[in-house]
Amino acid sequence: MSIATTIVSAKPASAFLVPKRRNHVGASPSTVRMQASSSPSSSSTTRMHRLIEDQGIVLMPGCYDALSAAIVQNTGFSAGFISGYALSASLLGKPDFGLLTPPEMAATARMVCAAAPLIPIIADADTGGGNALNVQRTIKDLIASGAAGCFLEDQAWPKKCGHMRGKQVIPAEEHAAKIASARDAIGDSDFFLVARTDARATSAKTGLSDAISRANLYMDAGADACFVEAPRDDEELKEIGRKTKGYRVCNMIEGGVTPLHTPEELKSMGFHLIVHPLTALYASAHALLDVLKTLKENGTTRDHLEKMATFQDFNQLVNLESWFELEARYSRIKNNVFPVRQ
Ligand SMILES: C[C@@](O)(CC(=O)O)C(=O)O
Ligand SMILES: [Mg+2]
Repeated sequence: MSIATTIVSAKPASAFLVPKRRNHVGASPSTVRMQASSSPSSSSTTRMHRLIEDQGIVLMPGCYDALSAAIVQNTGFSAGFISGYALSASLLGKPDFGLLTPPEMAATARMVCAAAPLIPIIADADTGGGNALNVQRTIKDLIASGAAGCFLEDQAWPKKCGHMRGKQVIPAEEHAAKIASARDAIGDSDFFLVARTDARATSAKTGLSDAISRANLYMDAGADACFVEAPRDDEELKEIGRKTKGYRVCNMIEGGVTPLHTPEELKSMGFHLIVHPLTALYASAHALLDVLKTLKENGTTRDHLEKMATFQDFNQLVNLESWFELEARYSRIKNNVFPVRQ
């Protein structure tokens, strides 16, 4: 019996019916979920749906704080991703090993979304912080932070980066229930739910087909897109593109197990959302190591200023002039409108 058959017969008929939600761009309601083996729906229910429909393929760099998010936005990307791996590194100085908590992600999401208000930001919800009930709190906190969506994965606790060894997954039915719970928590909010499966890594022989079945089950449970983590080669990428439903996410990690491709190459294999979660983190770490080594060796950076942003460039990045303008405005108001009474 397939996973899908098991779950359908084990639950009341309505258990995995996906709730309808309001279309954020029009009055008429539309269903969110894609239909079995169909091409993705054209209903523009969230910012992320509209972006994918407009662009065909969306490239999302990872960020991990307000500054890196502002740089993603200012560079011209149309969406960003808060990477759990990168946040664990920048906030805790630790690997992506289940150490980061959902409230830490939600607090970061609030600052990231405020720093990059012009683009939708997807947050990494990891495993959702526990069971189907914990998932609801995690999703609601992310919605309140301003995030435009999240990834929710089926790893067993403690989770690890999808490209590390030693991963395990929870039963498919359990994660499908977590996806259904996330869908309920989303309600009418403008929030895009990506269901991720790490099952590919569990067996060289059956891992891929299990991952594909899981991805489709999670789509039926209410996800907007699926994400089969860590395919090994182009054949696997193409098979995922052919056999999974709805919008598909592909993860490009420099040094990871999946070959790196351009968005156009991945589009031709059937993907819609491309995440580059660690590019900014690895580039920053590399630059810091380089310049601090130079400072340590020379005691000064005066002959190596090309390794850094200039004072002027950096001030522009954080929009310093606008703060001088505000300061001047309120000084004027203070002096003219609120004179000290005699
Ligand atoms: C995308 C990712 O989850 C890394 C991974 O597990 O592949 C992240 O946290 O950036
Ligand atoms: Mg992650």
